[in-house]
Amino acid sequence: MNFSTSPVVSLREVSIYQDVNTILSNVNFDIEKGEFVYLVGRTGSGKSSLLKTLYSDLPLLVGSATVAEFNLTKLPKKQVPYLRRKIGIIFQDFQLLFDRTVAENLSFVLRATGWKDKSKIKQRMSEVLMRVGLDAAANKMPHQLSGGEQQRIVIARALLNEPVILFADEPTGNLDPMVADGIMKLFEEINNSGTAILMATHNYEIINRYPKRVLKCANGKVLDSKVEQFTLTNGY
Ligand SMILES: Nc1ncnc2c1ncn2[C@@H]1O[C@H](COP(=O)(O)OP(=O)(O)OP(=O)(O)O)[C@@H](O)[C@H]1O
Repeated sequence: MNFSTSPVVSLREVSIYQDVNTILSNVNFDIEKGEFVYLVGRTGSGKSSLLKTLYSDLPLLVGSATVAEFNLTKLPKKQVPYLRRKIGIIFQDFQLLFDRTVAENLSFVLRATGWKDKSKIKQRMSEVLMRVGLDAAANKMPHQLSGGEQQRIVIARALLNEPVILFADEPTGNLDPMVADGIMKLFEEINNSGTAILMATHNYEIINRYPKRVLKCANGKVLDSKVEQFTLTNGY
């Protein structure tokens, strides 16, 4: 159990680049343990680039940032897998291995992150599948599941190592409204049990139904609803 009260994410004077282009600059915010925060902004405004920086897929070149107590400034490449064990990442396009069963998809991640004991692996897989309401799906192939069920498996996979925060990039993007709502309810349950969530979304219906703090990428900056008021009308 982590009793630390330091923020799960903390950014100071961060700039984010793609190639030589500055995408966002002067980014400052913290996300506390157990917070649920949306990340919004027009297409191309920098949401994915910001998330990629936080899970160390893009290097942090300017400013300082910590995620799950890892200092991202000059984080050595060999430290990245250790950071990834403390966080969960959920993409829009599920990125499941389609030639393997659900159980194999999950055990692949556990083995890759250092789990060796077969009975512990089995137990952890069954715990996370139960958590997402798909305990009967272990032996199914991903293509035998609906889109919403596949997304639940991706969420189960992200939960395997008990992350302190989930980074989710448009997790409801390809799902119909009812299914998306079920995914949001699952996120709320996960969040209520103490995992922080930063979720990029274009879905304003969801934001209205489940209101939370919002970070908004606009004009190369990140606005924070905790600090200043801004509108979310008509998309952005
Ligand atoms: N791999 C890359 N190489 C160069 N430029 C990139 C790369 N990925 C993104 N960009 C550029 O960075 C800017 C921000 O893109 P990003 O994907 O972060 O936006 P976004 O807000 O997530 O958009 P969307 O809502 O469409 O996912 C865009 O101008 C994009 O063209």
